[in-house]
Amino acid sequence: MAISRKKITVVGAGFTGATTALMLAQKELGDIVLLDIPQLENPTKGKALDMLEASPVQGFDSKIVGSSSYEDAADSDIVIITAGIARKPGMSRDDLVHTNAGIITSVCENVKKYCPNSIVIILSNPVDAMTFAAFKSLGFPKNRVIGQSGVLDTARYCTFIAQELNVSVEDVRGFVLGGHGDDMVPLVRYSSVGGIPIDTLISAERIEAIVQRTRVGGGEIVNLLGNGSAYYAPAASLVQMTETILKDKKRIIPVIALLEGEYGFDGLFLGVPVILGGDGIEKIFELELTVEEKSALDKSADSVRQVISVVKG
Ligand SMILES: NC(=O)C1=CN([C@@H]2O[C@H](COP(=O)(O)OP(=O)(O)OC[C@H]3O[C@@H](n4cnc5c(N)ncnc54)[C@H](O)[C@@H]3O)[C@@H](O)[C@H]2O)C=CC1
Ligand SMILES: O=C([O-])CC(=O)C(=O)O
Repeated sequence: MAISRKKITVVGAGFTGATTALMLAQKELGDIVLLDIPQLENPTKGKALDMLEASPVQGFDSKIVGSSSYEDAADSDIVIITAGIARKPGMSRDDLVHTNAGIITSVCENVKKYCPNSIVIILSNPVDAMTFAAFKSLGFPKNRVIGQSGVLDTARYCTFIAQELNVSVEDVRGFVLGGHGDDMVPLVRYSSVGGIPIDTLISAERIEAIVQRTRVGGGEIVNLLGNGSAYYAPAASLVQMTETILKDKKRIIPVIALLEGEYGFDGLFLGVPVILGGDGIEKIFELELTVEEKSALDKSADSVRQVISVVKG
C-alpha cells in the first residue's frame, strides 16, 4: 500500500494562520491547505504560492495551496482554526466572543461536512469558549476537539523564567493551567530548571512578577503591536500540537479539553495537562492541587464559564 502524506488545513490565512502554514511546511508535517473567505481568495493563494516558492531555498517538500473552498480541504487529517477577528489595545479577548462565535460555527459546519474524521485544533479567541462552540457544531468526540492556550502560555512563562536566570530555555519546565485569560494559573510548584524547583532559585517576589507577566502576556504583545495580537509564538504552539498528534508522540502538554468531572468541573472547556497523541486528547491528568491553587483555578473557571454562557445564549 502506498504511504500518503498527511493533509493539514489551516482555516484563516491572517497573521497566525499564514505563519502556522509556513512553519508546518518547514517541518514537512504534511501538505497544507490555507483557507480564507472568498473575498480574500487571491491574497490567500498569493500567500500560499509565496511560501511554496520558499521551498526550494529551504529544502522542504510540503505542498501549500491557498483556497476559499472547503472542497480543497476535504479529508484533512488535522484542521487548525485561526479564523476570526483579533483584539486591539484596550480590548479583552472576551470582547471578540460574538463575532468569533458566528465565524467558528460556520467554519465548523464545513469542517464537519468535508473533514469528518479530522482532529480539530482551535486558536480563535476567546479560545476556551470558541472550543466549546466548535465542539457543539462539529459533534465530534471530545478527544478530537482541542483548544490551544497552554502551550503558548507555558512558553511565555518558561521564556520569562529562562530570562530571569539567564539559562537555556531547553532546561525550563513548567505549565499553566486554566482558561486563556488574565486569571490563568501558572503552577509554580510544578516548575523547575534542570530538575531544580524554581522556588529554590528565584525569590518569591520575582516569581510573582513572572506569574503576573505570564497572565497578561498576550496583552503585552497586543500593546506593543498596536494593531493585532501575537502570531509567532501562537503559530509555534499550533505546530507543536500538530506534530505531537501526527507523530503520535504522546507528549504531556496543556491543552483546552472538555472536562467531565476532572478538577471538579463538568461540561467545561479548560486548559489542563493531557497526553496528546494520534487519537488527539488521549488522557487528562488530574493533578493534586493545594487549596490556593484550586481556588485560583476555580476563579479562572468562573471567568471561562461566563464567556461560554454567552455562546450558549
Ligand atoms: N488561543 C491563542 O492562544 C491565540 C488566539 N489568537 C486568536 O486567533 C485569531 C486569529 O488571529 P490573527 O491570525 O492574528 O488574526 P488575523 O485578522 O490576522 O486573521 C484572521 C483571518 O481569519 C479570516 N476569517 C474571518 N472569517 C473567516 C471565515 N469565516 N472563514 C475563513 N477565514 C475567516 C480573516 O479573513 C483573516 O484573514 C484571533 O481571534 C486571535 O485572537 C491569536 C493568538 C493566540
Ligand atoms: O492576546 C491575544 O489577544 C492573543 C492571544 O490570545 C495571545 O497572544 O495570548
